[in-house]
Amino acid sequence: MPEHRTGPEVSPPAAPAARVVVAGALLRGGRLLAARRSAPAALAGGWELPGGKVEPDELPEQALVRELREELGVLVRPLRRLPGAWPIRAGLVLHVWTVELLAGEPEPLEDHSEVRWLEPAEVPLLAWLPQDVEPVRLLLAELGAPEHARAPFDSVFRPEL
Ligand SMILES: Nc1nc2c([nH]c(=O)n2[C@H]2C[C@H](O)[C@@H](COP(=O)(O)OP(=O)(O)OP(=O)(O)O)O2)c(=O)[nH]1
Repeated sequence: MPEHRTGPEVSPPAAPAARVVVAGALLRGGRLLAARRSAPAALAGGWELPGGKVEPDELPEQALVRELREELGVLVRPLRRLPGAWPIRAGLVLHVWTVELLAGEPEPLEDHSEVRWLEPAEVPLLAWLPQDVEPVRLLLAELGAPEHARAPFDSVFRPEL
């Protein structure tokens, strides 16, 4: 029997850490703020939680505050990250935070054509970006929405390939 010797453990090369997109869930009076993308063209029309990519020199909380100021003209305070991370595409992953609205009224200043405060029952009716469906369903659960409002959404935006 040939002797099997185990050498030093060789780990596969670590995949580079995915860049994080932080998105903010603004909740007010039992309603959730949704934003409709206007850019890039392939995502235009899809609904999402406002946010954007964390820059290399930023904490996620700082990125959230910056993105929501730039995109909606509001001042927010990040509260809590939802459990989970949702791959967007290679090298990009979505994290979602609940955020408190401190000042301003959200308006679509950049990258969005519309923003809407949604009652729980309205949430599944929008064409959400596919990666948003699961975190948005978690948010609905937090809002105390009935189970039928949290069934898998049938209206998911299909990005152009
Ligand atoms: N902001 C945001 N982006 C999302 C969500 N869900 C989702 O799949 N995405 C995707 C869309 C984009 O491909 C990517 C975020 O890019 P972005 O264009 O918002 O980022 P950014 O503001 O930092 O823009 P840039 O630096 O690329 O110009 O993540 C979401 O809920 N919010």
